[in-house]
Amino acid sequence: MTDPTGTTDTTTTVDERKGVSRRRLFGAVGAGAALAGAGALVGRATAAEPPFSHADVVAFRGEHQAGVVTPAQDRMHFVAFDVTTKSREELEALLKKWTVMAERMTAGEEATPDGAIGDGLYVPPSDTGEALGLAASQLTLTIGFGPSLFDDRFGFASKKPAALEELPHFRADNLDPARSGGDIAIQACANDPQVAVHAIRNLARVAFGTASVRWSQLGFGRTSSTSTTQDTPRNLFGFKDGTNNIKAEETDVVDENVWVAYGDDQPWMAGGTYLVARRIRMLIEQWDRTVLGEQERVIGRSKGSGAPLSGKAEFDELDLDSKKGHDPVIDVDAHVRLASAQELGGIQILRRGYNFTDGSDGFGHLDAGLFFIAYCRNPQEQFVPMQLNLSRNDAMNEYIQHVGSALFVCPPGLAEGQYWGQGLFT
Ligand SMILES: C=CC1=C(C)c2cc3[nH]c(cc4nc(cc5[nH]c(cc1n2)c(C)c5CCC(=O)O)C(CCC(=O)O)=C4C)c(C)c3C=C
Ligand SMILES: [Fe+2]
Repeated sequence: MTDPTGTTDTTTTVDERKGVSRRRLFGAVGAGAALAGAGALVGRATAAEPPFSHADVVAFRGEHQAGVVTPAQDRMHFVAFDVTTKSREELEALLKKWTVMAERMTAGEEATPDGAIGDGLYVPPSDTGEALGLAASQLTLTIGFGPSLFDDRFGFASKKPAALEELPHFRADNLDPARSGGDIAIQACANDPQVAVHAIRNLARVAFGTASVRWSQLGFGRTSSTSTTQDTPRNLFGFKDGTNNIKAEETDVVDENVWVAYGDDQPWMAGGTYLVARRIRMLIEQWDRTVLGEQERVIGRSKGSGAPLSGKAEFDELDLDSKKGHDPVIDVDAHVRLASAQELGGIQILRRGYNFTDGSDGFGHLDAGLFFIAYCRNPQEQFVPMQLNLSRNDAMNEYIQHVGSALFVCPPGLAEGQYWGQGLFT
């Protein structure tokens, strides 16, 4: 059985639904705890965030891929691959293999049955082993295909969705090609970082000779709430992020803005979505020398409560017409004004990003920021106009720099027996 978001198995444990799990092998968490935690995921009306259980499993198969409207987990490992083979058959075989492994790992199992220690002493283990004893931790694996996969290598040109055009260059973009693009992306999200890393590592491992890692990004402390069951987290500027995000429970809004409908585009991707990834460096030291009043003017919300400057409480609506004397209370170049649906003719996107800190940059500055992820039904009509407005006018631009960018089309969810990317081959 699934919860209202259609993603979370709320009634069964890994052990009940699958054979041997990593958790059963090592007996880390009781089934009672699993049920209590999973049950807490549904039907929330209170302000407090429900506890999650590491044993919680998010269903791998369903109408839509998990990891989009699934309540955002705390950790992320995102990877973009270049396909290195020229063989369509080898690519299809890899996608089939990945599907089997992904389904196993999201259920809390090893990538292959008894793969860490059971293959014998004379072959490299077929599971790398670092997730032995760890539970599913709400792991989701979400796959997407970049525009480059639809070139002349594999015969997919006629399957290319119209909206899968490379994103335009935005003002002040300083993109590193080594952190941009990619033929295939996999987003791993989990509440245990080691579970997310294990999943990507094992998928990358078996891709050897067929696809190689182009770039990857680790993230922590989700920067958006994607469900009304979640408290709003804070980003590295210290502000609540995700207050005015699309929430999974708003199914009409999700259908309107996130899922591709039949008739929108290529039939194979109905029920899918588009993923925009932007690695946005935050100039932390500069921000930290900025007075609170200016920080709040730049965002357009108060730092403590997250309330719009025109209101009192976090979830008060933005009042863009509110004035203090002759001046707008929410400044003309405030981030929330420029990104708001009111300003953009109703445009909305689902944000699902993560903080990152990748050490320092050699000049004594933190290499930190926001790995921005947005899901939308049509990136050209949603993300592009929004980012155009922000790149031209946002007061926040003084404190951020976009250094990586990628766009992927995410196919719909899988029915029993289907494999990742099947719609491309049939
Ligand atoms: C193109 C889309 C967006 C980019 C890129 C982006 C970067 C970015 N945002 C923050 C911090 C905050 N953003 C907030 C709201 C907000 N941001 C976007 C879009 C992009 N942000 C939207 C659509 C909204 C909602 C606007 C509205 O209608 O109210 C907020 C306020 C809290 C909230 O509602 O989430 C913060 C804070 C950073 C730091 C950043 C890049 C580093
Ligand atoms: Fe934002």
